[in-house]
Amino acid sequence: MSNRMVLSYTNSFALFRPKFNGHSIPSIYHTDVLSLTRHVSSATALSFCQLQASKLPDSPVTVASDVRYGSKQIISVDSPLYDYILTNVREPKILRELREETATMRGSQMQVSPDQAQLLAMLVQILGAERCIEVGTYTGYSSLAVALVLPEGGHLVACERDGKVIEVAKRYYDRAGVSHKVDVRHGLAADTLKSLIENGESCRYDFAFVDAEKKMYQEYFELLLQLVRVGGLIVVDNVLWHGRVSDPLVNDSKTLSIRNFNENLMKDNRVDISMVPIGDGMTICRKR
Ligand SMILES: C[S@@+](CC[C@H](N)C(=O)[O-])C[C@H]1O[C@@H](n2cnc3c(N)ncnc32)[C@H](O)[C@@H]1O
Repeated sequence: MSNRMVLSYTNSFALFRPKFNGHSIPSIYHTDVLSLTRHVSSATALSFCQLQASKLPDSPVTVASDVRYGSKQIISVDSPLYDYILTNVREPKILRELREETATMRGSQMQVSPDQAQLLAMLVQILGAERCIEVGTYTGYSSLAVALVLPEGGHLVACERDGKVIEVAKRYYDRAGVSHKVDVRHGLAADTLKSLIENGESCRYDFAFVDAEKKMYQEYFELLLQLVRVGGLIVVDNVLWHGRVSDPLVNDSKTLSIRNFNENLMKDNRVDISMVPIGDGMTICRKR
């Protein structure tokens, strides 16, 4: 396994159950709602706090604290449970080999997890997709998962700016016998997407997966919305951003970009959406 970070629900409770080197900090030091609002003066902070869920002690279950959700319990994924999930993924041998080779490389935490790749492949199959786009390919794990389930005449445009990682991806496309389905575009993804639009390929794609520069998410999304047909999917990775999106004290530029992207998506009537807490969070968008 690579060390790709998988969102653990418990992370998002750090405001109220902070830990230092794995040890709980005494409650006297916990940030409470009042001191939090002194630090974060916007109304946003309060709404974050009102919706802060809590974790039941010694339980893999998290409960929404907003009573209007009726004490709804959801599963909290810890390491043993995640290991269990991974043992229940059907990962093709060629994908396992690529994952294991990538695990030795710099940036290996960037590749999607096997459970995410399996979901991407299943979405492509359910959709009967033939033409796909990937924004951010790295060594090819997610694109190979998609290419493997595309029909023989299927086509996947894989956008990647790093020539070195493309070499690894191409080697695995060859080994898997899917090179004829994958059109690797070396360069900035936004430029590639614009060139596809200029070449008259609008509305000609069934499925897109976004997993590159976080600050560019809104731009990728706007371009992909032109390229994907009505009823097609745009799946966006890292939408929970290691839990930082729900922490009002975290306001670095990447977190803000993703938080804004998620907010915009909620209001966007051009798509149906479903935010799925798998891996680091993926939102599935269906073009209306
Ligand atoms: C998170 S990784 C992709 C992981 C891949 N989907 C997988 O599952 O193996 C992001 C990749 O996007 C590439 N990238 C970042 N910004 C880019 C850009 N503006 N244009 C093209 N590729 C970009 C990076 O070089 C990196 O390889």
